[in-house]
Amino acid sequence: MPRHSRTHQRPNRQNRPSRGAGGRRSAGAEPNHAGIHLLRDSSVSARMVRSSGAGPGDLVIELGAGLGALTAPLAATGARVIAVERDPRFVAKLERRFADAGEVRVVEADARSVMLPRRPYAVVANIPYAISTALLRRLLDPEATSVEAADLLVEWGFAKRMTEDRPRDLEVAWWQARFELSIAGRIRPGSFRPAPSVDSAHLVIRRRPDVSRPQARLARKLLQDAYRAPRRPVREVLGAHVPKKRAHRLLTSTGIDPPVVAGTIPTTTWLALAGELSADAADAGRTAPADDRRRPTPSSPARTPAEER
Ligand SMILES: C[S@@+](CC[C@H](N)C(=O)[O-])C[C@H]1O[C@@H](n2cnc3c(N)ncnc32)[C@H](O)[C@@H]1O
Repeated sequence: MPRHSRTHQRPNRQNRPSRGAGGRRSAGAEPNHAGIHLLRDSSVSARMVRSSGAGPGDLVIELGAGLGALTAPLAATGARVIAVERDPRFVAKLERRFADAGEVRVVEADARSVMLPRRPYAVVANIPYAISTALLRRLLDPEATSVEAADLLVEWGFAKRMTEDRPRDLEVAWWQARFELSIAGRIRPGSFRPAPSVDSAHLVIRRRPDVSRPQARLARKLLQDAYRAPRRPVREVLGAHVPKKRAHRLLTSTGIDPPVVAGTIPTTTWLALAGELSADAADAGRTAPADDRRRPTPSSPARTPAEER
């Protein structure tokens, strides 16, 4: 595979540089359309790389590599690094800088559309703030995403929104159901050149190791219901999926007052409830006679917990 691959993309409305969201304009400077804020504080890059735990054999994608402030310490870990950058001038410099670094591949592409690996990988990046949501959507939305972890520099306010116990958006709750999102540190504008007008955060994202696909799917259903009707009592939301008695028992054993409204329940609690429901479903599958498990018949239909009432 060639080490430096240039994937030229014609600018269109979608991948044309957009104005940085939420104060990505540098203090006292022209609008910074490409969100270029190069890391100048090597202790920040060192912390991010250390936090990522990258090492030999790992695959790390860097989105928006700039001049290589993160690429270099990442390459030093022995991990295989794919440095994605859209600006051809930066790409040329990256190619020169890492010409002899066998483990670094520079890809000229838009981070929003570049092909992502199928094998498990991590992302370590100081991303352009204007596309933070688009990038997280790409990385975390698909049920079968291969991303295992990410260490990102993002706008402080954005990081706070991503780490709320009860995020305001359903899609963030869905990301939180399968990934743990936390803030590892606050970074002052002076760590970048040019300096942005707001503080940044080191956002740490880790796949939750013990969430099965069925549990994640159930969590998504519960979250969808809860976000659709946040004022509905939680017992009713759960009651749509399990018999009322079971819903009541589940809620009280989880320490939730059944009449409390759905909008007040943190994502991790929905996840725990989904874990109980998927365990119920697995038990029902185990206890069903072998024939019933294989092929439901009109006289003995296979039942999900939601139907047992
Ligand atoms: C905040 S700077 C970070 C640069 C470098 N990683 C660092 O920390 O010094 C963001 C970088 O992303 C690049 N960039 C902006 N939009 C991009 C996009 N859609 N796809 C890929 N790179 C992009 C910019 O050219 C810039 O180099």
